Amino acid sequence: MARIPGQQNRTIGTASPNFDTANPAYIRKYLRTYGLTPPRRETYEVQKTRCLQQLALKTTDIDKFLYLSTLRKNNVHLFYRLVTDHLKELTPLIYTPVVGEACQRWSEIYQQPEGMYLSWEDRGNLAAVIANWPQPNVEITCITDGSRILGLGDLGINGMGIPIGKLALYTACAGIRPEATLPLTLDLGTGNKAFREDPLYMGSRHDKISPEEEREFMDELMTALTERWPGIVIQFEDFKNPFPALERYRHTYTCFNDDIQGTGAVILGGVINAVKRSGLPCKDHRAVFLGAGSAGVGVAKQIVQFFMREGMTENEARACFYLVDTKGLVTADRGDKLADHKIYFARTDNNGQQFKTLEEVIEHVHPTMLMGLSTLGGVFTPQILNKMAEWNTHPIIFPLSNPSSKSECDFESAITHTDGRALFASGSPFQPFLFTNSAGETRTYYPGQGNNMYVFPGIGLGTILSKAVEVTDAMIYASGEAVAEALTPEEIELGYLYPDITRIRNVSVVVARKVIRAAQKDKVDRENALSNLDDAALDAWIRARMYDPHAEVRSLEREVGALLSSLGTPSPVNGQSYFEPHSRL
Ligand SMILES: NC(=O)c1ccc[n+]([C@@H]2O[C@H](COP(=O)([O-])OP(=O)(O)OC[C@H]3O[C@@H](n4cnc5c(N)ncnc54)[C@H](OP(=O)(O)O)[C@@H]3O)[C@@H](O)[C@H]2O)c1
Ligand SMILES: O=C(O)C[C@H](O)C(=O)O
Ligand SMILES: [Mg+2]
Repeated sequence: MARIPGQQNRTIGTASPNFDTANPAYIRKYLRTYGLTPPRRETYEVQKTRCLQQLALKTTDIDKFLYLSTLRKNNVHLFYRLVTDHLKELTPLIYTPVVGEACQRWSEIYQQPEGMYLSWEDRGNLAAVIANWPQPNVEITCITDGSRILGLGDLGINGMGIPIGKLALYTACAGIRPEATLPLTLDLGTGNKAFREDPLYMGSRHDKISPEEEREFMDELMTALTERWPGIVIQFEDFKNPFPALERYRHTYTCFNDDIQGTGAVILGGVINAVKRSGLPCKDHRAVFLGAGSAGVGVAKQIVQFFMREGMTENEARACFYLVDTKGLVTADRGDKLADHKIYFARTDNNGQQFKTLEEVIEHVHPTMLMGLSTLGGVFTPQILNKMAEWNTHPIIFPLSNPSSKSECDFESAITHTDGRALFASGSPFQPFLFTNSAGETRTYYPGQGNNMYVFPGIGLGTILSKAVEVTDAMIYASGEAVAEALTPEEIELGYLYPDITRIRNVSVVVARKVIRAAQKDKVDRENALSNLDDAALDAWIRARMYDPHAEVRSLEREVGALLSSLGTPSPVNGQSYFEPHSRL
């Protein structure tokens, strides 16, 4: 992966130099940060102690979020050292769920530029605005228009927290260099009247532009991005209606939609493991989905693919799915005009009967799986969970809406009301739970986190490294399968459906490898030499290209050392400096 040498080695967002107090004096001189930080060269242990102490002094989640944002801005490598070492504790603070509150309050808490904003008013000049981004070698961008931020609705440009958070995970979880990432928020107006009237709101104060205008804007954007950074991977995120853009661009640009495809893949991974654990063959499963939007349809379609690989026909597989939206069960004869993305799953076996509520649908279906992608917190009530436990030995209960307040139920409720038999995964993290079941057995239950964070970093990494010209369906499917296969025997023993989050960098290597293999099979890769590597060699090749924040000082030392010897200057020994503080290289 390209890196930006020496003095140009800037951190994400607006250009700020590398102020890492782990750098020895001669590196500081080289970077011209010498004298700008306290003199002592620090070990990571010391840096970490200070940061964790400072973090502990912050009493609210938002204060912790802001502290970590500032750390990322001022000492990017230290920030990533901390995050990679404390993924379990810090991911919820820089990503879901706290990023949800940060987006709701973005205009109030805003302190510093960290991504790029492009407005409808900039149309015709997008390339010129994009030219302002200070980093020359962007490899991946995450774009939102803020119109559906998690389950929190239209937050306009306040949605910027999402691309920043997602790209931070690309770096922490898959080792894509921070300066190779571009958080991008489109200011295309907002339907959020309260924001439009809020004096602190920092976006345009008009209503959302029309779909035709949006298409025109997006066409210009896609051209401008790929002209500046040919081969850039483009991830669409949290658009209210993302299907048209995905269809329009997926075969022309290297892009994917995380809410449709990333979510589909990650839940596929959890479902592969849950179906195994349920003891029922695929053909005996019936899935009720509350939510028939981007995520609901994306997930259901991936599971259809899994059922087909297990020997069912497409029609048999599709018949296992019952999608529910604001009007009730999605049927072909419901009387309303179904959105295009729902038609595939519209039921035709309802004999004219319509089912208006989730309760009615589950009574009709007696599902084995209950999926929540509805943004409706708490809607999987104790009564519904009790029914699921009555009908199934191991009901599959996946309340996947984010953030935590929108989760269709919490972990404690799912375990308590199924007598500990639920196979559970949620979009937002929950704590493990100690529970005694009706047989008097007490044990700790571990929740799965079915969040696309398990796949999008590896999809991005595999796509970048294989130089794929498009992200194919097989690449997406492969990422979900990789997650399912990544469980260790110990994790299986503990009842996990997803690998422990602390292993995510290893999981991302496997995801990236499988994505690369699928790209090779589909002949969309351009890094052809990778076909000659066996899996172990490919894993090693991938690992060698991952940004490791712990190795950053060493790699700067190597870089400067190489530069010095090319200039005929001896390398620094034992930290001894060969530079005058203001000397120029
Ligand atoms: N775990 C993860 O990794 C992950 C990934 C992506 C998304 N999500 C979460 O999934 C949720 C949905 O995202 P999305 O992109 O699919 O949003 P979306 O496209 O807006 O879809 C929401 C769906 O929920 C339905 N719905 C809303 N209110 C309802 C109600 N009162 N009764 C019944 N159905 C209702 C909507 O019905 P209509 O179609 O009739 O409007 C729509 O089908 C969000 O909370 C998001 O955070 C989680
Ligand atoms: O952002 C997340 O945590 C997952 C997902 O992309 C969502 O929209 O909820
Ligand atoms: Mg999303």
